[in-house]
Amino acid sequence: MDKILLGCRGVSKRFGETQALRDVSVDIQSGRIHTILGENGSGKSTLAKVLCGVLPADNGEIRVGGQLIQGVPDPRMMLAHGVAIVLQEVLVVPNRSVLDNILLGQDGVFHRCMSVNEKTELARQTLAQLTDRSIALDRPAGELPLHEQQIVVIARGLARRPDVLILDEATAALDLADRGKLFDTLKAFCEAGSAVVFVSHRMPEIVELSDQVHVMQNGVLIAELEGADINPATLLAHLTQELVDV
Ligand SMILES: Nc1ncnc2c1ncn2[C@@H]1O[C@H](COP(=O)(O)OP(=O)(O)OP(=O)(O)O)[C@@H](O)[C@H]1O
Repeated sequence: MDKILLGCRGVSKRFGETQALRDVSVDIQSGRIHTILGENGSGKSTLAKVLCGVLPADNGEIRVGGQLIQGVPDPRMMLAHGVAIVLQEVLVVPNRSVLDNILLGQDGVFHRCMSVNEKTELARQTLAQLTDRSIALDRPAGELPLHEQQIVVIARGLARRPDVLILDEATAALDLADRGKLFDTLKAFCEAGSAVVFVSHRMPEIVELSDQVHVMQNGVLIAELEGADINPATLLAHLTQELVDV
């Protein structure tokens, strides 16, 4: 079995009256693309955000590489443990350059040791993995069209060289060519031993990409599918099944 890079056990999260997650346990394994599938409001984003420390869980535990995270995880702590997220919202700092936006938050020990040239090369190479477009590193990110801004925020996640990259509906603005290039990059990223958690609604890309699909309904993880079960008919059947015993 592949190594478990990130996992949660018995995670619950409530927003007021809404139980967004109920007793959810998942394992994210090296070399795999994990997809979280579910209808609107089923808890996909909440799970993604709990896994990377953007949201604290009410109960349960988070483990990285088998090690229990003590206390309340936050994004900086989880990044130090090799877990990065790209959120649904396209968050660039508009008046800062593309280069600065890609390197944003990279003040860890490893990146402090990099020269300006090395950082520029890292940003250039990461962008080239994601698009054939020519995006000038010195241009203010706010001047870019939305799909290029989205590429920049995905590049920021990849440039952090995480062990686990979480993409929460982060591809909506991409065109077909950039989407294809991203998927090739994610596959190569996993083949090198990392893992991806991919939150998406789009059935064709889920079927194309996933090594394992985790199906959410009303905050509950109702199914985990692999191999030949990752096909549109089976996924749809799980997606629409009525929940009993909840
Ligand atoms: N910050 C918040 N405050 C209050 N309720 C929230 C908050 N975040 C999520 N929720 C609620 O928790 C439930 C799960 O939301 P979540 O965003 O995780 O679902 P989702 O499956 O990602 O949905 P979508 O596909 O629409 O993004 C929903 O009912 C949502 O309204």
